[in-house]
Amino acid sequence: MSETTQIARGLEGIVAGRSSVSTVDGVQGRLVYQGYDIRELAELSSFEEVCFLLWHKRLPDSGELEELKESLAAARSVPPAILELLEMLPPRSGMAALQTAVAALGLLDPEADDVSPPSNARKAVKLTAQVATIVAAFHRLRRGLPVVEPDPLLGHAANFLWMLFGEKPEKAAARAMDVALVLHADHEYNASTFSARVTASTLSDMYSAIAAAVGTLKGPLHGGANEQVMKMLEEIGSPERAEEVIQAKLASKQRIPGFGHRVYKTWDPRALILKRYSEELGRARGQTLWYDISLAVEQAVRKEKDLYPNVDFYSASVYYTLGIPVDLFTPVFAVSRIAGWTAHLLEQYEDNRLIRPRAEYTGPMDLRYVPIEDRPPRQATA
Ligand SMILES: CC(=O)SCCNC(=O)CCNC(=O)[C@H](O)C(C)(C)COP(=O)(O)OP(=O)(O)OC[C@H]1O[C@@H](n2cnc3c(N)ncnc32)[C@H](O)[C@@H]1OP(=O)(O)O
Ligand SMILES: O=C([O-])CC(=O)C(=O)O
Repeated sequence: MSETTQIARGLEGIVAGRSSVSTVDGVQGRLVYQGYDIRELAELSSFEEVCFLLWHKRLPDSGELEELKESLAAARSVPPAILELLEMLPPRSGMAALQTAVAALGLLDPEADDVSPPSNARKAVKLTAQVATIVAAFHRLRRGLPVVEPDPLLGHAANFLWMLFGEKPEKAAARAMDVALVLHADHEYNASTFSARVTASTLSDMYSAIAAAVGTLKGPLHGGANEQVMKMLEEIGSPERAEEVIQAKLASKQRIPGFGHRVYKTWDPRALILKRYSEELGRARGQTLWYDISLAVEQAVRKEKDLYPNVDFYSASVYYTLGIPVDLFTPVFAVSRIAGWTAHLLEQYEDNRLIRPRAEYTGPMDLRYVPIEDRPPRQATA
C-alpha cells in the first residue's frame, strides 16, 4: 500500500455495499424503510407490518399481515433448554445473555447451517419472535419470577410488555412500545448491521451473524448509549442542574450519551418522535421529571456543542416511564433491530461477496527471529 493511501477512519462516508432495506439522509434528517418515511410508519403502521416491509420489500395486504402476525405469535416460545440456560447465567448483562441465547438457539436448530432463502426466511420470523421472549424471560428469571407464557392474542409489542411484567399493558403503553419498535427496526449500515453482514459474508449461519450483531449493538457508542442516557438523567436529578452537569462533562472531554451521530448532522427523525412520546407518556402518568430533565439536557448540549439528540436520547425516558429496567434498554433495542438485522442478512445471502477490506500496515518489517533463550530479559518497567 502506498504512502498516499487515503484512510477513512471508522469507514466514515464509505459506501460499502448496496441495500434497499433502508436509507438515511443525514442532512435533511430523514429515515426511509423500503421507500416509506419513518414518520408515516410510526404514525400509521405496526412493528409486524414493518417486519413484512423489511423482509419482503413491500407492504402486505391484510391476509399477508394476518399470516405474518400468526407466524410470529406461533414462534414465540423458546425451547426449554434456552430457559434453563438463561436461569444459569449471571444477572449482570442482558446483552451478553441475549448473545449467548442466540448462539444456543443456533445449536438447537437442525436447519441452522442452511442458508437457503426459504430457510433464512423461517429463521427471520423465529429469531424476531424469540429475541423478545429471551429478553423478557432473562429478566424474570434473574429476579426469581416465573417466566410468563406468550399470549397469542396480543401483538408483538403488547406481548413483550406482558411477558416482561406479567400484566396486560394499557393501550397507551402498548402503542408507545410498538412505535419504539417501529422506529428502531432498521438504520442502513449501522455498526451492528454491518457486523452481521460481515459475518454472513463468510457464509456463516444467521444465528452466528445475529450473535455478532448483538455484541456490536451492546457498545456505548451504539445501542448501549440508551442505558448511559438514563444513568446521566438520574445523575442530574433535576432540570435546573442540567446545564452545570453538561458543562462539567464537556470540560472534562466526556461524550454526552444520546447526542451526535455519524450520519445525521441535524435532528434524528426518530428522536423527534420519541421526544413527543416521552412528554405524552410522562404527562399521562403524572411524572414529567425525566422528560423535563431530558429537555434541559437537550438545550444545554445544543448550546454548548450544537449537537442534536439521536434515537438513544429520548428512548431512555420513554422506556423508563414504561417501567422497563435501565439495564434492559439495550436488549429492548435488539427486540426491534432483529427485524432489520435479519432483513439485511436475507439481502446479504442473496447476493453475497466476502467482505474483507485492507489495512495499511504500520508495524515493523524485516526483523530476524531470535530464539527465546538468546533474547535479553525485558527491562522491568517502573
Ligand atoms: C443507535 C446509535 O448508535 S445512535 C449513537 C449512539 N451513541 C451515542 O449517543 C454516544 C455519544 N455519541 C458519540 O460518541 C458520537 O456522536 C458517535 C460515536 C455516535 C458518532 O461519532 P463520530 O461520527 O465518530 O464522530 P466523532 O467521534 O469523530 O466526533 C466528532 C466531534 O464531535 C464531538 N462529539 C460527537 N458526539 C459527541 C457527544 N455525544 N458528546 C460530546 N462531543 C461529541 C467529538 O468529540 C468530536 O469533537 P472534536 O472534533 O472537537 O474532537
Ligand atoms: O446508524 C447508526 O450509525 C446508528 C444508529 O442510529 C442506529 O443504528 O439506529
